[in-house]
Amino acid sequence: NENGEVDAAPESNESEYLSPVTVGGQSLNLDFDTGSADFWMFSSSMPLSQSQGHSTFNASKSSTWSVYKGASWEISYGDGSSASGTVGFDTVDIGGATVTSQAVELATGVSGSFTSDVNNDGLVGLGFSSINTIQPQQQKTFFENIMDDLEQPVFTADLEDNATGSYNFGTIDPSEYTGDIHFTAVDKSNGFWEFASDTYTVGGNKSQCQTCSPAIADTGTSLVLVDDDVAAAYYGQVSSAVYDSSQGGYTYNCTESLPTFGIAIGSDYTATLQGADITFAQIDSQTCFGGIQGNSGGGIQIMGDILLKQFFAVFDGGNETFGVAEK
Ligand SMILES: CN(C)c1ccc(C(=O)NN)cc1
Repeated sequence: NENGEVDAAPESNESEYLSPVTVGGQSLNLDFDTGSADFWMFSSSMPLSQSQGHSTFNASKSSTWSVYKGASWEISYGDGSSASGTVGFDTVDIGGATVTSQAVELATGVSGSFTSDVNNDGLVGLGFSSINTIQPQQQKTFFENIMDDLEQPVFTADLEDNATGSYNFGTIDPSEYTGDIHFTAVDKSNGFWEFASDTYTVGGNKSQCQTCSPAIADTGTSLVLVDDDVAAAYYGQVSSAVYDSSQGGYTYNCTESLPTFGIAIGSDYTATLQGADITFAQIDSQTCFGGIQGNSGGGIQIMGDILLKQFFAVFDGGNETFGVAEK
């Protein structure tokens, strides 16, 4: 089999997790992203003004690279960032799991937030290839390419709070979790690991959702973005909380003890966050920015790293389910 395991190292402000990937013999630190399906890297054919500080992939130095003539890609993410460029095929090794002809996208241009995020050399899309942006023909993700060669058609994410975790391809390591894994069916029709989430809890009190947007498990998003009525209900229980449009979200006094927040993962499990695990950042001597925020009516609820790092997550491409376990 082709199993593989790599570290997932949190970036300084825990806004993302980076993992070492070898492409055509060159190693870069990439952001594994279950919320998108493009595998792209900073490349030597970018303006230096944009790649300054990043590791870049140099196709001319790879003996196994082949160009996908006439192909291109262009992607934009939920936070407004974007990237675009050219396409080829190369050998990709992630902790021993190897795909010999992975479609690899080379950036010729990226937006400012990618340039300034100097530890991030690109993304490994682990969503479904129906949202891959390569033209004229969409290409499969690393996981789709390797899935049938794995011991089990799964990958797992053990993201940690202020510590290095791991991504595992092909096995569910029992040492990485406790108790049961609570699975729910995934609807992949929008290209995401998407599932229903119809209830939530604040301070242990359960509420039925109003908007009830489906949720996605997104390792590439830092925060938990819930329907706006859910965010309002949560921060309504935090006495100093205000919606600060200059910060782009709810802030509160860092001295507050926050209530727990629970979100349904399918119909029979609620993933509960402790109040102490909900703050995302301290923005000044007294003010904190919440890790739970509204989705601005976006129509999907995004379960990002603030939640995922408190659990062991299983992405099962065989029976198309998503599961979480405590750890
Ligand atoms: C600017 N960077 C590093 C980003 C990385 C990932 C994403 C994202 O929405 N992933 N689902 C956005 C931006």
